[in-house]
Amino acid sequence: MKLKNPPVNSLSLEMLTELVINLEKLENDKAVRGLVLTSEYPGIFSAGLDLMEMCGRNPAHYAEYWKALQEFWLKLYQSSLVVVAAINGASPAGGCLMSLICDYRILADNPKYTIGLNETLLGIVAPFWFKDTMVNTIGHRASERALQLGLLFPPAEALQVGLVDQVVPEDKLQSTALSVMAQWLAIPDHARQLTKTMMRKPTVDHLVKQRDADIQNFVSFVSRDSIQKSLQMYLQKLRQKKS
Ligand SMILES: CCCCCC/C=C/CC(=O)SCCNC(=O)CCNC(=O)[C@H](O)C(C)(C)COP(=O)(O)OP(=O)(O)OC[C@H]1O[C@@H](n2cnc3c(N)ncnc32)[C@H](O)[C@@H]1OP(=O)(O)O
Repeated sequence: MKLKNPPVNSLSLEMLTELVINLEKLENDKAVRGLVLTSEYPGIFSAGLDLMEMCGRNPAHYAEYWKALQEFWLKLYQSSLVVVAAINGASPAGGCLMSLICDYRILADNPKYTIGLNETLLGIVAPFWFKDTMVNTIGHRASERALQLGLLFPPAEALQVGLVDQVVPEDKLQSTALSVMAQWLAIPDHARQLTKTMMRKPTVDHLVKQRDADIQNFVSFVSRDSIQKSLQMYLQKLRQKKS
C-alpha cells in the first residue's frame, strides 16, 4: 500500500478514512496475507497528523478527526495481516506512530530520513497511546528521553535505539521488505495472529477503555488559545523554511 497524499502524506481526515477502508478491504480478501506500507513519494514517508485538521476548526471537527485517528490506530495495530513498513522518507510524529504499529520496520539509509515522536517540539503532548506504542517498541527509559526531547532519530540512531528493525540502502528497501515478508509469511497465520493479539491486547484495551475521555481530552487541549498559537507558529516556521 502506497501512501499518497501530496505534498507530504499528512494524515488528513480523508486520508485516515481511506486507509481504514483499504485495510478492511485487504483483510477481507482471503488471497491477501501481508501488506508492505510505503510512500508514493520517496523522501517523505509521512509528515504525521495533518496540522490543518488541528488548526482553526470547531470542537465537533476536532472530535471527528481524533476519532478517525483512533480508528486507524486500532485497525492497523490489530491487523490480522503481516504489516511491514518500508520507510522511504522522513517520518515524524504521526508518521512514526504509523510505523510503530506495523510488525516490522525497515528504514532507508539517508540522513534526511529522520523518525521519532517530536510532538513536544510543537508545544503539544503525545497522547498516552502514542507513548504506550513507543514504550512497547523501545522501552521506558529510551521513550522517556525521546518523548520529552521530541527526538527525531537519523537511521543509525533509530536502529540503535530499536525504533526500526533494519536500515538498508535506499535501493534495497523494497526487496528487503519482500524478503522480510516472506520470512513472516512462513509462520502459520493462526499462530502468528493469536500471538500478535496476545502481545498487543493490553495496549489496545488501554485505549478502548478510554476512547471517549481521550477524545474529550484532545478537543479541550487543542481548542486552547495557547495550543492554537503554538501550532500556527509551527506551521509558519515550516512555511518560512522555504524562503
Ligand atoms: C491530548 C492532546 C494531544 C495532541 C497530540 C497531537 C499529536 C500530533 C502528532 C502529529 O503528528 S503533529 C504533526 C507533526 N508533524 C511534523 O512535525 C512534521 C512537519 N513537517 C516537516 O517536518 C516537513 O514538512 C517534512 C515532512 C520533513 C517535509 O519537508 P519538505 O521540506 O519536503 O516539505 P515542506 O516544505 O516542509 O512542507 C511542504 C508543505 O507541507 C506542509 N506541511 C508539512 N507538514 C505538514 C503537516 N504535518 N500537516 C499539514 N501540512 C504540513 C508545509 O507547511 C508546506 O506547506 P506550504 O503551504 O507548501 O508551505
